[in-house]
Amino acid sequence: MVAALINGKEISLSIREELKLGVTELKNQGVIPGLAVVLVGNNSASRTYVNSKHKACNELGMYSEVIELAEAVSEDELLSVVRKLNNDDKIHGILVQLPLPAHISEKKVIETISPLKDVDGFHPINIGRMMTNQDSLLPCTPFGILKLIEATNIPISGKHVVVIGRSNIVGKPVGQLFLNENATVTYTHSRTTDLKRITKQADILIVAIGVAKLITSDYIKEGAIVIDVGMNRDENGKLCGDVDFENVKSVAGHITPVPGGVGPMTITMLLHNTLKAASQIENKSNLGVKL
Ligand SMILES: Nc1nc(=O)c2c([nH]1)NC[C@@H]1CN(c3ccc(C(=O)N[C@@H](CCC(=O)O)C(=O)O)cc3)C=[N+]21
Repeated sequence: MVAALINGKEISLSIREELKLGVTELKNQGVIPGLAVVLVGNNSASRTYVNSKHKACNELGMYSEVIELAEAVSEDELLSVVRKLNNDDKIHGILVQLPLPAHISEKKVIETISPLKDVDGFHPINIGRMMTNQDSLLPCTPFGILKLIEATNIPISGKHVVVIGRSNIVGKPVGQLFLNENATVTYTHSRTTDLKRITKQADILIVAIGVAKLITSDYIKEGAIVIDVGMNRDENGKLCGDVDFENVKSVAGHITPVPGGVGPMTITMLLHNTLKAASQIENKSNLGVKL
């Protein structure tokens, strides 16, 4: 068997076309959805991501602002920037790029963002709403993964989803999201014993570890859907995932590439969340697009 490719770039584009209609509709009602991205310090990878978010916003006709702060900015200064954005009527979504320098508490920053403008879906209120199956702003990467699997038309209900990784921004919320879709979910992580025994039972395997090409075909059940959240550089400096793509594609049923898989979907769901936040904040819930 050779796995079918789940093309995140293409799926992203078709979702963005749909979002464009929602943006137009809001504009006709006098609202321009606005996103603020806060970048602290001079990490070049972070800058690349922030630029693609900015560009994607503009392509959709949204307003977007990038606020750059020095690496040495104090926690208080950053918190006051966030509070100002909370009160800025042009801004419906706030994203503070992570990781932050060690002298700043990410927890404090996230908890200062208004839950209404929390387009990352990281605020404890939004996490709690997701856990209790209430409507909320969903974390972008998990939400994007859900959309990638929906695009295969394979039903999720009753499937065994195995997640490798337990971060607050990917592993934990993605398991919760699939539980909400009636999957049976197993979490595994760096202390899991006999990882392969568990991953081999996965109908859907979601890999978010951060180690280049760790997952080979001997971890995979024949025909499984394999979602690669990894963003690493290989020995030649080339972007690669946590999954050894060439090796796994002969066993999996469906597989996401890196680049062109989960990454573009993360940005697309950020755009989705910004549109949703704008329509909720402005009380315009009758958008033609289902959010
Ligand atoms: N508050 C916050 N929210 C985030 O959502 C967030 C963050 N902090 N910090 C960093 C991570 C990383 N992240 C990516 C988004 C898109 C791609 C992406 O589009 N990747 C392209 C390749 C890009 C390239 O060529 O370098 C792809 O996979 O095809 C990657 C990584 C969002 N993050």
